[in-house]
Amino acid sequence: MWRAITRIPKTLDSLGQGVAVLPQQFQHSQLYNNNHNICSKTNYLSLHNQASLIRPKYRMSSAKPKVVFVLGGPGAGKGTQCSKIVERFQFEHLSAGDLLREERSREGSEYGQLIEEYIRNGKIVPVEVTCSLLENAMKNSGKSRFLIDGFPRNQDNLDGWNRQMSDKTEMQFVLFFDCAEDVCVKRCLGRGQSGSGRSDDNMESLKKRIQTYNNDSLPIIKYFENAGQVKRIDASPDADKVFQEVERVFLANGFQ
Ligand SMILES: Nc1ncnc2c1ncn2[C@@H]1O[C@H](COP(=O)(O)OP(=O)(O)O)[C@@H](O)[C@H]1O
Ligand SMILES: Nc1ccn([C@@H]2O[C@H](COP(=O)(O)OP(=O)(O)O)[C@@H](O)[C@H]2O)c(=O)n1
Repeated sequence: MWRAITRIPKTLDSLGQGVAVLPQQFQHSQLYNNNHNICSKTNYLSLHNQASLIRPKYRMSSAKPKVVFVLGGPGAGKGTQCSKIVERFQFEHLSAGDLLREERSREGSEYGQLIEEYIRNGKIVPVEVTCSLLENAMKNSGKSRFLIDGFPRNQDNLDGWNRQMSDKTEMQFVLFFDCAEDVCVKRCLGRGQSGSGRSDDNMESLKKRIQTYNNDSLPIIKYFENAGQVKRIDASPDADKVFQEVERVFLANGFQ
């Protein structure tokens, strides 16, 4: 009789420590779900045996995933630089804005309308939605280095991350693309004119996005700056020039 209950080893539970490589069918199992990490020994042994099939990969990713937050005004060039970082260094790029737009367009999404309203008005979507999208994307990627672009963008984002993700990840630094407001506006309008299809690359939405950035995002950047975690990059030169600085920062922080 298996009366005793067996606690799943903690290491199998947390992000990047096995979960990222678990096949889909495990993802709602007791192995996966942090809230139900106790199961009968029979279940545990069965899951354990199946999990052992993927053990080599699990062992390789035993460290916590590394995270770099990428912040800056709307149109500062965060996405452009993230693509270059991905090309040069082994990072997975997760744009909070892209994930929200994807969720907005997903058939059957219960958040579609809410997300559209927030985006059009330049407001920050409640962190419960954004952080879950980020965590899922991290788990599904199987990678261990992430550029989290456009997040955390306000106090609610930061609090949510600290509640849900900070223990499971290692934040490296904040890459801050510093760009004058008029340059940001010009870039966003340019992006709109060249067919971004974004419902917020217009002057009316931009005014609100800039206001949100000044009121809600800058204090978060300031907070990280006071903690000595900000790498500030002048985002006004052309993209290749900006990347020279970005590359220097990553190399100086031990990334190859
Ligand atoms: N350094 C740069 N100089 C000029 N234009 C740029 C530069 N970086 C990005 N852009 C252009 O500005 C627009 C916004 O860039 P993007 O990377 O999408 O910004 P963000 O992700 O910060 O909103 C895009 O059309 C992009 O091609
Ligand atoms: N953490 C985030 C990031 C983006 N967003 C929403 O998505 C919009 C677009 O963000 P984005 O990062 O794709 O684009 P930029 O404003 O940086 O150009 C923001 O104006 C917000 O409405 C959010 O709610 N929360």
